Amino acid sequence: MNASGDELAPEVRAIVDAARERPGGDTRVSVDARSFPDAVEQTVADGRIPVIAEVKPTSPTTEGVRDDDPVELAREMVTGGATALSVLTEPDHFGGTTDSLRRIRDAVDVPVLRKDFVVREEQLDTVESDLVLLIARFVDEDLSDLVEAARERGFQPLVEVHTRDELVAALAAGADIVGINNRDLGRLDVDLGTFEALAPEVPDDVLLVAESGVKTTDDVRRMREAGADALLVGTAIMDGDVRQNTHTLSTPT
Ligand SMILES: O=P(O)(O)OC[C@@H](O)[C@@H](O)c1c[nH]c2ccccc12
Repeated sequence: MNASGDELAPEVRAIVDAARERPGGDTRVSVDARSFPDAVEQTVADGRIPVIAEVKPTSPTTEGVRDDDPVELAREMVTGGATALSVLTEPDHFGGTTDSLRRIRDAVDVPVLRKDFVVREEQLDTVESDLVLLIARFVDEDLSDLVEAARERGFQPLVEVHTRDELVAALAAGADIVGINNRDLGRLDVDLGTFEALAPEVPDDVLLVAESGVKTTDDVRRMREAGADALLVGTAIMDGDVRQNTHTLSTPT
């Protein structure tokens, strides 16, 4: 499923073009991954809601840059009850670095998702992580091949979709962790109805993550009722006290 491109917001077009130019790693990585499904199960057993808290210094839809130490933010998120962390490694538009991912993964014991625009196999080799994001709309290679290439290296691929066609492609590619992104990358607006519309089409044995636009405990409840096994939250956690924000969103009300 290749990016057709024209319907993308200009900011997103620029991000994907830059991603295509980015080199891969020289040597193939081999990851000893921390299990995300186990972490989710443990959180639920503890009576809490699985939240993947995202370390996102900035983004095309955020004002300003948060320049606190990413490792400190990550630790606070884990103390606040994050089941896993998502770390942006995209350098040009999200203020991410592979180095902060490495340092964060060394500093915490929860699974860490590498959030980037990986479009080719060699780009999997730039840094180790427990989960790696593959955005169905953007991969240059066949999605099944990239899912397979990620698994061969030990990663748990999280395949992100936004439409029914992408969801069908993700399931056909054998994805067992699927993220439904509520943000439309064409227009950059967010609609939690996207998750509600697509979630019923996802088989029960797939771990389902609701991504983007979750701001309040009401939003959390809404996504859980629609079938989210976990929530991926960036902006609403990065804005203010990250420990408190993570705690609030992961505590059932
Ligand atoms: O800040 P939000 O609305 O809570 O969203 C987090 C996350 O879903 C979002 O950052 C995201 C979803 N898919 C992506 C792909 C690349 C970069 C970022 C993203």
